[in-house]
Amino acid sequence: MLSVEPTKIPDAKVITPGRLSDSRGYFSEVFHKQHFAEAGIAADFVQDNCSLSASAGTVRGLHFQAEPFAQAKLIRVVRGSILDVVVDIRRSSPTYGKHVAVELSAENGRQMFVPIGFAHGFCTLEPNTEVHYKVSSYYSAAHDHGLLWDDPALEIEWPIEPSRAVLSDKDRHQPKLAELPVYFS
Ligand SMILES: Cc1cn([C@H]2C[C@H](O)[C@@H](COP(=O)(O)OP(=O)(O)O[C@H]3O[C@@H](C)C(=O)[C@@H](O)[C@H]3O)O2)c(=O)[nH]c1=O
Repeated sequence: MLSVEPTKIPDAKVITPGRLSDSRGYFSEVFHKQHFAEAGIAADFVQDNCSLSASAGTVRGLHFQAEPFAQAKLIRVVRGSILDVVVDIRRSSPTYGKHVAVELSAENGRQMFVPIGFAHGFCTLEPNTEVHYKVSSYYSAAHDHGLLWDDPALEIEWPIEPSRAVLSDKDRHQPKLAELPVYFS
């Protein structure tokens, strides 16, 4: 059993797999290729990633890989919680530059499907938050790109003041939307 919540950007989807509870706890099929495909999430995932962020207020992103290594992603949280954000960077999309922001947590079991053509990032809401995700193309450092997380043009309401965010050096210096070359037409 799988529930799919619509978002204001139709290709970006929030999925919640069902949980079967008993006296021990619960069991959940967190990925089922056929059921996810039936729910409109058809991607051939080839790599699973895991990141641990020690502090609340850690921001990773906004990231994407260019073709031919462009990635769809399926994001979930196994410990703690995040505000997960996807930004449409498909230049001819009616929702170009728009975003969807959703709280994902170990407790709520929600997953974000990030389609190809979107930049993705998150802010951790708790210490020691562990994020697991599947990607549909292998990592390629040469094709790895970013978009500035707090670019005002994106109008993202991050749950942290910019000066207090824990960031990589790379993410402090990403280009703004207006400076981004066309990676996805
Ligand atoms: C993403 C990635 C990184 N790495 C390496 C590169 C670097 O040495 C180290 C840390 O990489 P980063 O700083 O890019 O890690 P991080 O900032 O966690 O990057 C991730 O952010 C989230 C928001 C995403 O959407 C992911 O696709 C990915 O871009 O891990 C891999 O070996 N394989 C991978 O697939």
